Amino acid sequence: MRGGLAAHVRLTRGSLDLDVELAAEPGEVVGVLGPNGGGKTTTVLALAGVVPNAAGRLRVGGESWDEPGTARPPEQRHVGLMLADPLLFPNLRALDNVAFGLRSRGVGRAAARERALAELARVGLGDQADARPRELSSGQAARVALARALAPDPALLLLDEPLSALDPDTRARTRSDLAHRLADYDGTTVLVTHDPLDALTLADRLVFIEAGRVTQAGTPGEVLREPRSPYAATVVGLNLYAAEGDTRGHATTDTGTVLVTTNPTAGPVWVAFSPSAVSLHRRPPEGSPRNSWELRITDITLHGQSARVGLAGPIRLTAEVTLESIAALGLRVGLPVWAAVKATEVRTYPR
Ligand SMILES: Nc1ncnc2c1ncn2[C@@H]1O[C@H](COP(=O)(O)OP(=O)(O)OP(=O)(O)O)[C@@H](O)[C@H]1O
Repeated sequence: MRGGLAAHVRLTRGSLDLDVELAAEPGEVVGVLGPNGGGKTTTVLALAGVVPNAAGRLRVGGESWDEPGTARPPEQRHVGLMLADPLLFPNLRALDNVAFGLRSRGVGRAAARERALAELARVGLGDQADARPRELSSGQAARVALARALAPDPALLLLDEPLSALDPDTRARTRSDLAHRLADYDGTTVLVTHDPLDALTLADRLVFIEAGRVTQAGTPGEVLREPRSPYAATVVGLNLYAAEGDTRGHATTDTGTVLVTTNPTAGPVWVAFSPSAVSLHRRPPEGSPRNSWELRITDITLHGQSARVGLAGPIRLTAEVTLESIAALGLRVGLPVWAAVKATEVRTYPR
């Protein structure tokens, strides 16, 4: 069994000041998430050695790849790379695309062919070895790119938005192919994605990078239970606020809204509740639930049989309601409505 990943990426690029640590055991997948421009791709490029990691360190598989002053060049790092664009050589057959990396590492023609064929078979493309890239579907091309990245058995596999160019159906199927293949791979994988489903189904641990810093690191379960940044909260679909809590069940947000909870935590807290815990009303709700506000609808998006309603006012939140209630309440963008959340649905945990 080889060693895992221990990386400290510290560099400045344009206006980005990046200082990020990543760690993983061999065989693990680290999902890297964060808003645009946060530094995810730059982190991947620094791991690959394409961007200099000015003050950082990198150990992969028990070897040091980067120390301040002595960095291995990219071609001496045992890295597999897959991007949104499969970047296959259009004039080469699938087999030769996969064999290319092996050949350039000095593997003989017959051995490279054999290895490439085996890799294609592992991603379910054993019968497409002779196909040219233009003859492949987008999902097949993505799987060839994965086979090419893994054929030399790299110590570190870097996947930067590998599924983002695929349509939703192909994406779902390719995600499951990727999961199967990664389960058999004993190196470490770093997967950059914007898709919560990729993160929650493919990654063993998640790292959120925002404005060049790690804002949360943990297992998918931990992030689902206790997101620790507004971005992480949107990924797992929760309403989240930074607040100051007291022992009597009041939490005052940074913008001055008081939320009432039956699960008090004193001091700096995160306050979270699910969009499905929010009820919407055209008039002030009866029985005066303690968490209720008059808000204005900013957007409505459909998700299968339910709808997500964005609301703004003294507090911003998202409500999830059925399509029937959209019709019954006549909800539309711009309409003022009352939103209510029971105190039993509001969770607090230390910040
Ligand atoms: N070549 C460059 N020259 C100058 N600045 C750069 C360069 N590359 C990146 N940056 C800076 O780094 C920031 C982060 O870029 P990066 O691509 O790493 O972010 P990201 O988190 O991958 O974003 P996205 O989700 O949009 O891909 C950019 O917004 C820019 O400010």
